[in-house]
Amino acid sequence: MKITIIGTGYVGLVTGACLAELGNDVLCLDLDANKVAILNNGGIPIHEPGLDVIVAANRANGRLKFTTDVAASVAHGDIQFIAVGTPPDEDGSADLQYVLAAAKNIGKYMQGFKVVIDKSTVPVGTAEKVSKVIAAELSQRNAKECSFSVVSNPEFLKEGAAVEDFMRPDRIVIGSDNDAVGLHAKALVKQLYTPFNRNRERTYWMDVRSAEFTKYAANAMLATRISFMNELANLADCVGVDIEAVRHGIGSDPRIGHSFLYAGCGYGGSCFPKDVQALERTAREYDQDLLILRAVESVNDNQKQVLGKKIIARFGENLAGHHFALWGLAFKPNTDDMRAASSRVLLRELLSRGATISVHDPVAMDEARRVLALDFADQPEQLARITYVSNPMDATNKADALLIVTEWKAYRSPDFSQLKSQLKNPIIFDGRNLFDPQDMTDLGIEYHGIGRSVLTQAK
Ligand SMILES: NC(=O)c1ccc[n+]([C@@H]2O[C@H](COP(=O)([O-])OP(=O)(O)OC[C@H]3O[C@@H](n4cnc5c(N)ncnc54)[C@H](O)[C@@H]3O)[C@@H](O)[C@H]2O)c1
Ligand SMILES: O=c1ccn([C@@H]2O[C@H](COP(=O)(O)OP(=O)(O)O[C@H]3O[C@H](CO)[C@@H](O)[C@H](O)[C@H]3O)[C@@H](O)[C@H]2O)c(=O)[nH]1
Repeated sequence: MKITIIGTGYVGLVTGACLAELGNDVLCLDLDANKVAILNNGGIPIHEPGLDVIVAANRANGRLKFTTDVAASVAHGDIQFIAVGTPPDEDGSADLQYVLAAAKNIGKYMQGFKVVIDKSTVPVGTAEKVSKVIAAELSQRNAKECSFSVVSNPEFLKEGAAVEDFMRPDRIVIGSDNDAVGLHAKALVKQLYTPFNRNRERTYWMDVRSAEFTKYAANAMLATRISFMNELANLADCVGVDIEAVRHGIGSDPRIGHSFLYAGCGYGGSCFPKDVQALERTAREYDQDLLILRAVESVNDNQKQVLGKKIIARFGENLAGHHFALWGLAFKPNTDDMRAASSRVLLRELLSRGATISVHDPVAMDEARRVLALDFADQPEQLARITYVSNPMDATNKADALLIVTEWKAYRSPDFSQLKSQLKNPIIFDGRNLFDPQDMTDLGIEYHGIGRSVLTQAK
């Protein structure tokens, strides 16, 4: 099938590459000329495991192309995927300017029939707005021969596992209308997703508004589980309970399950923080107050400060003269994405108190340099107290403590004797509970995890 993908970020590029891999003829549009140039020169603008291989293969076989030419991109695909960003507006609602600009371009240039698929995460009612924008453009052109249908097909991939998630989805949610053009669109979308349904049916058909809502419901549920566990972890620290034992104890109940129960130093990324906010904002428009989600958000804001609070409790309010090693900058492993990363909150706290910090991340260092330069644009003196090191062990040299923010695999089995000899004090603040507190105590390392202090205070 001929497919256009509008927006070549994490979702658009993965969608385009995976659909090309399945034999479709895909043209990806982005207005960011730099991104398109990187892609056309054989590069990949983001770090996503496995993506480079399928992009290269499908560029080579001619099924995957990249352009900044809007008219050509609209002409190309019978199916037009909208996969542009929906960042939070100032009031927390999803900013639809990029989605509506994409819709406007479709209306301006389309001929014949198009299926427009909203893959971006968008609030209930957005498909209707997209339809109105396209219809207005068509009516301005008096293009009576054109017709279209807007379908909602939210994306559930996780960064760091995006290709795998796209190729083997838990579910494909599709919201479509049942009028004549809607049914035509449905048939094309069904055909597009047929290869994903070979072993079992993964597609859930529903009305457009329910599909839009399902995306927010999924992220809100997952964020709720994390904040719930983080709140319990903080209580566990007070009452002498090991949150990891509790996680195993409750996760074994199939009604609860083991996934997404890890306490830590808060959730980040481009989705949970903004989608929880946007759903709360939708509720407010209808005079509803989502009490649970408000709490989820504020628990998470607090959780991003937990490591900083533990460090201050240990070393004092004034951290001038203290040096720390920080492992992990990205908001989670296997990505270079720094959006809403907990590391940014911790760095702000420690640098504002005078500390110096050596930081390491296996892939997010370039992105961190870019993002932190913006975060600390008004405090160049604080920014200058960050040192980037290419080997994690080098960061620990003469540091007062090691701080772990992202659970990269490469951090799971360090040489503890080298670590102890390099650190000024053998202390670890572990925001992702990578190590066993008892093992740390046996090694003579002072260990501060999240919700695990019973096991270290006992000694
Ligand atoms: N990142 C994820 O893991 C993920 C997962 C599921 C859903 N989503 C949702 O998918 C959407 C996209 O997220 P992302 O992380 O891929 O965003 P992103 O910021 O990585 O990429 C968006 C791209 O769209 C381009 N763009 C903006 N306006 C355009 C236009 N009018 N025409 C062409 N290109 C345009 C931008 O230049 C950018 O390259 C968001 O709504 C997000 O919430 C993201
Ligand atoms: O038990 C857990 C699981 C995750 N996290 C944190 O939660 C954040 C988000 O993690 P994850 O969900 O793995 O990454 P995302 O790539 O943001 O994916 C989420 O957001 C996407 C965008 O909407 C959705 O498509 C995915 O289904 C949804 O998992 C990260 O900071 C993790 O460290 C925890 O603290 N504890």
